[in-house]
Amino acid sequence: MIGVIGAGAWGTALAQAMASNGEDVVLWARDPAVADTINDSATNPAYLPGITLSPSVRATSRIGDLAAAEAWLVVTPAQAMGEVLRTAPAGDQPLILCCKGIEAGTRRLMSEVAPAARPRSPIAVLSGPTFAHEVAAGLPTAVTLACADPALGERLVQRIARPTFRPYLSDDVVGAEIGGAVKNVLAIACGVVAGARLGENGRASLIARGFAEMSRFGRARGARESTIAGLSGLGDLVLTCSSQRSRNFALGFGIGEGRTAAELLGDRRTVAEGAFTAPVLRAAADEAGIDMPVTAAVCDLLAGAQAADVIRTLLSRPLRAEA
Ligand SMILES: NC(=O)c1ccc[n+]([C@@H]2O[C@H](COP(=O)([O-])OP(=O)(O)OC[C@H]3O[C@@H](n4cnc5c(N)ncnc54)[C@H](O)[C@@H]3O)[C@@H](O)[C@H]2O)c1
Ligand SMILES: O=P(O)(O)OC[C@H](O)CO
Repeated sequence: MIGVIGAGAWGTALAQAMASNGEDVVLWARDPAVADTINDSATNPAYLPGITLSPSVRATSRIGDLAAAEAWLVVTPAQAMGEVLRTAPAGDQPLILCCKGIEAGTRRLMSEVAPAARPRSPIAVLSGPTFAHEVAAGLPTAVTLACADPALGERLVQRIARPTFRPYLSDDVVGAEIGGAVKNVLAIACGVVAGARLGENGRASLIARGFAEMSRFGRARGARESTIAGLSGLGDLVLTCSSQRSRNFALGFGIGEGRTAAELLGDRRTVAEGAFTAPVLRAAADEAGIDMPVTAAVCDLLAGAQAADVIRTLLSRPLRAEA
C-alpha cells in the first residue's frame, strides 16, 4: 500500500496514477469533508474536478492511517510540509517529496525540511512536467526521481512507475528540487508577458533567460547542469511557462492584464507556489551574489509594482554577453 499526504490536485492525481494498476492507496486529506467526498463519490471536485478515482483509492483525514503504508508521497504545499510531517505517525517509511518550493524563513529545500521533521525516513524527490489533471487522466509524462541512495532510488522507481508515468532515476536531489522551485517563479514572469500581450518572442526570450537564472542558482547550490537541463528543470520550465493551466502562469497572466497580485492571490483556493518561493529565492540569490533579474522582477510585481514599470526596468538593463 502506498500513502499520499495531501489531497489537493497533485496528491489526488498521484493517488489515482498509483491506483491505476489496482494498487491500494491511502490518501490523507487535511479537511474531513474532502476525505468524505472522495470516499462517497470517488471524485475530488474541489481540487481535481472531472476525474473519477479508482476504487482502490481510500481517503482519510486521520493521519495515523498512513502508518500501514510502505512509502509516502508527500504532496502538501511546500510551506506546510514540515508541520504536516511532524504530526505524522512514527515510522521509517521512505518519503517521496513531491512539493515544489523553498521554505520561507529558513530558506530550506524540502529535502532539508523533511529529515529535520522525520529523521528516520530516507527521502527521494519527484519532480517534472506534470499537470495534475493530465496525469490523473492517464496521459503520458516522464519525471525525475532523485535519491541519494541508488538502491532505494531504483526500488522506488520500480514501485511508482506506471505505463504512462515514467520516472527517470537521478542521484541529484538538490538539482531536482531547484528546477521545480525556480520554474514556478519564472512561470509567473511568463504569464505576465502573455497577459500584457508582449508576444511569443518575448515569452521565449524570458524562458531562455530564466533558464540561465535557474542554472546559475543551481550551480551555486551544487546542482548538476544535466539535472537542470532535464525533466525537473527545463522540462517543467517549458510546460509551466507555456500554459494557462499552470496556476503560476495564470497568476502572472492576471498581473500582466493589470490586476494586483494581492487581489489575485486573495481569490485563490489552490496554491501558486511561485508567490511564496520568489522572495525566498531572491533573498538567497542576493546573499550569494547570484544575478537573478527575472526573479527580482517577479518579487517587485508580487509586492505591488506596476507591470509596465517592471517590464521597462527589465528591458533597460545594460546589454551584456549571453553566457
Ligand atoms: N497541481 C499540479 O499539477 C502539481 C504538479 C506537480 C507538483 N505540484 C506541487 O505539489 C504541491 C501541492 O500542490 P497541489 O496542486 O496539490 O495544491 P492544491 O492547491 O491543489 O491543494 C493543496 C492541498 O494542500 C492542503 N493544504 C493547504 N494548506 C495546508 C496546510 N497548512 N497543511 C496541510 N495541508 C494544507 C489543501 O487543503 C489541499 O488539499 C505544490 O508544491 C505544487 O507545486 C503540483
Ligand atoms: O500549476 P502550477 O504552476 O503549480 O504547475 C503545476 C506543475 O508543477 C507542473 O509540472
